[in-house]
Amino acid sequence: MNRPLLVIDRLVAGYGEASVLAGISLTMDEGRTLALLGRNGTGKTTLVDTIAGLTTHHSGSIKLLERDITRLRADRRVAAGIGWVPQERNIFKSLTVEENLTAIARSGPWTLPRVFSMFPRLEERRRNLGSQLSGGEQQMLAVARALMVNPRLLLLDEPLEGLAPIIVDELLAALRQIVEGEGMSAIIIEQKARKILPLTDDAIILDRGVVVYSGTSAELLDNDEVMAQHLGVGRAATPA
Ligand SMILES: Nc1ncnc2c1ncn2[C@@H]1O[C@H](COP(=O)(O)OP(=O)(O)OP(=O)(O)O)[C@@H](O)[C@H]1O
Repeated sequence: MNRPLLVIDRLVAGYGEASVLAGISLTMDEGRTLALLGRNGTGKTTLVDTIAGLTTHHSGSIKLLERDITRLRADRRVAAGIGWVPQERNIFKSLTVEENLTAIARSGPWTLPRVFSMFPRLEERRRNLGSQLSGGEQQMLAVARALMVNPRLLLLDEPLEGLAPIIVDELLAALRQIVEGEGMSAIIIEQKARKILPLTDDAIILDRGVVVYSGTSAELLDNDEVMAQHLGVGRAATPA
């Protein structure tokens, strides 16, 4: 399980001529999960969107399973193994839950019955339109839909954002099952570091488009100084 899944080398990217990512290098092995942390506007979404192929590439490279995907179009990156769950979810509002899931499905171990067993709520709502779902159900659908493309790497941009606490717990339990039980590799952006670090193996912190911390999630959880300096998070006794 230890071959490199994702290798990013000195990546500079942004929007048009503006660079947001100012030289990012990171390596992620298969089966690992990475928490992508940092204050607002530090480049987290830009990094995930750049891996998904949605920004302007300036220099550096991105390799997935040793294949250089730096210049591939976004749809080809999906075929190459990138599953992307954007911050705004982007579900098809006028399609049913089931249609959302089958519309972009690719063959592989993740099938409709399997995602329904992971998200029983979605099975109950399978004939409802996307527009009829609650925010939590929409987020579950966005994650389930990304699984249906049978990715090698799942990119999740603030999946817990704006959800009620009970739904956050339900989604966290499903994510734990996906990454720990099923061995899915994932990069997860999250504002609340203490919520996500117990779920992930490794963590990086971005500041102004560069990596300012990289280590295991357990080490970071124990490092009050780094948490305070780069994330504005108080000591362990204070919930993040
Ligand atoms: N579409 C865009 N066009 C131009 N600049 C953008 C665009 N999207 C983001 N930016 C800029 O890129 C920088 C990084 O934004 P990004 O969304 O990647 O940060 P973030 O760490 O994900 O923050 P947040 O937690 O607020 O989502 C910001 O300065 C932002 O203004």
